[in-house]
Amino acid sequence: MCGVFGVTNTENASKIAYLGLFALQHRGQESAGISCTDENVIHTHRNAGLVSDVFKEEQLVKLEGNHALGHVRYSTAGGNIGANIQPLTARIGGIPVSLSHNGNIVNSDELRTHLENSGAILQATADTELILHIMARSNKATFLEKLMHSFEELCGAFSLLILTPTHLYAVVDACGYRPLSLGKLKSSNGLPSWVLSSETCAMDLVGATFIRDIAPGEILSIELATGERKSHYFNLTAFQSLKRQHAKCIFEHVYFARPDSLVWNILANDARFAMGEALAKNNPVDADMVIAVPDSGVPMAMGYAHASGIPYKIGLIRNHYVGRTFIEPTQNVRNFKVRLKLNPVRETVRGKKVVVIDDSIVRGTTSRKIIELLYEAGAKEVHMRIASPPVKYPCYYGIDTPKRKELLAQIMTPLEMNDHLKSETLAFLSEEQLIAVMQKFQQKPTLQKEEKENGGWCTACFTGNYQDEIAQTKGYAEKREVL
Ligand SMILES: O=P(O)(O)OC[C@H]1O[C@H](OP(=O)(O)OP(=O)(O)O)[C@H](O)[C@@H]1O
Ligand SMILES: NC(=O)CC[C@H](N)C(=O)O
Ligand code: SF4
Ligand SMILES: [Mg+2]
Repeated sequence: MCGVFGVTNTENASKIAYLGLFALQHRGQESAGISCTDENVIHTHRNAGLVSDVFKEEQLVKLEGNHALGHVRYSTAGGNIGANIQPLTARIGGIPVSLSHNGNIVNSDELRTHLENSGAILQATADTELILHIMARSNKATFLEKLMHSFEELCGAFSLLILTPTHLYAVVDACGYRPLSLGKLKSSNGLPSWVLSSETCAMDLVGATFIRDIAPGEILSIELATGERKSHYFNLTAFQSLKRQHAKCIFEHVYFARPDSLVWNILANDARFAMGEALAKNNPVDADMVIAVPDSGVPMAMGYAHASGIPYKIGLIRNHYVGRTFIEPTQNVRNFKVRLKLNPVRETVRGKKVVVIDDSIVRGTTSRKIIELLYEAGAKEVHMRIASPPVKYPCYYGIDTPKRKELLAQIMTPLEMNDHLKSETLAFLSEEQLIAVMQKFQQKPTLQKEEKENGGWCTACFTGNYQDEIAQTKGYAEKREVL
């Protein structure tokens, strides 16, 4: 679930991009990179590690130019190797290009085979490089046409930023799985200075104002010399003939986005609070206190406490020097990190009936460990309440739950999960309840044709209903592995 950030027409563009990526660090902790353009050259620096490790003053001053884009990576394809670190750079039709990608291309295996069989030399193992190759092979005349043309070959999730010496392009696939927002910075030379970011929290940090989201199927082109922007749209008739719907990732609101971000114009913090309220109304429990699994469970626990009238207490403390455990690439690291990261407050929970709120159970690593820790700390009863439905199916659109058999809800019923986790009781928000919460935030009085199903939200990791046949087929193949 990477983070992308871009900025045009500003002095110190590399430093603004650095700050933007810093605010998006929660979306990817494996590697970071920035490209800047000045005249005809694109300068790039990228490496493995956190933004603050990869970039020091020394690297940032070398990234000359008033226009920049950047990337923080959480690998969903091809693993954590150097060649996959973004932004990726290439020359297409003689034009230097830098590309940052958030999402996951579902038909990457087929595209890779086809490209390799026809002589392409691929350097990376991730999906993103394929986009550059497809564009390079397009017989269309202009860069924009090549970009538009590549849409026809790509299936899956791609929110892209593409920098050339003359333009910055912002692209969102026709289902609109991943967020990408446009904002504006104050500029000193009379021309507009645009900001594009996976989340608006990065705009807050650099002092930009949020303007709007890039729409599903939109290519926004910004001319660097003038700041002029134009919107172009993917052929919607072709999209509709595929019977696809808009499919904004509901998990962005459940877990991924920072609570202070407006995601599709809904504040993630408000959505999470409302999920917690709905959870309390639908799954009440007799308890002395509500506690959150920090960080992402906090707004939901506050909503649960508000709706239930049970006091909210801080019963688990998070060590902030440990990153997100769910997006760590290996299970050993994930297990150890939960212990390193979360510590119960003995004096608060001892002898008490506690209801613990988390946003999701994926592999069950976090819940199992914290229930054990809370009982060790003297809690009398530990009830788990989860503010989303059981995650039963893998995501092929940019979250790394690659194998169905790794998902706890896939191999166990909620009752079996309760036994396995050793909680007193366990309950989830249902898919209908989650959708109902999100619908309340939709501002439009009537939904568009493409939003009729589920209000335009993707919920495939809860239901197994993927938008495209390729993902559906992958899902069936993995089902055979589970059975
Ligand atoms: O069932 P699991 O496989 O353990 O995954 C689910 C947990 O992972 C996430 O937290 P994470 O620690 O990644 O990040 P957070 O600190 O932002 O909540 C999520 O919020 C759950 O707590
Ligand atoms: N999490 C993401 O958005 C990852 C982007 C791309 N699929 C990669 O693995 O590099
Ligand atoms: S499958 Fe789940 S995580 Fe993946 S895009 Fe859909 S809602 Fe988001
Ligand atoms: Mg968590």
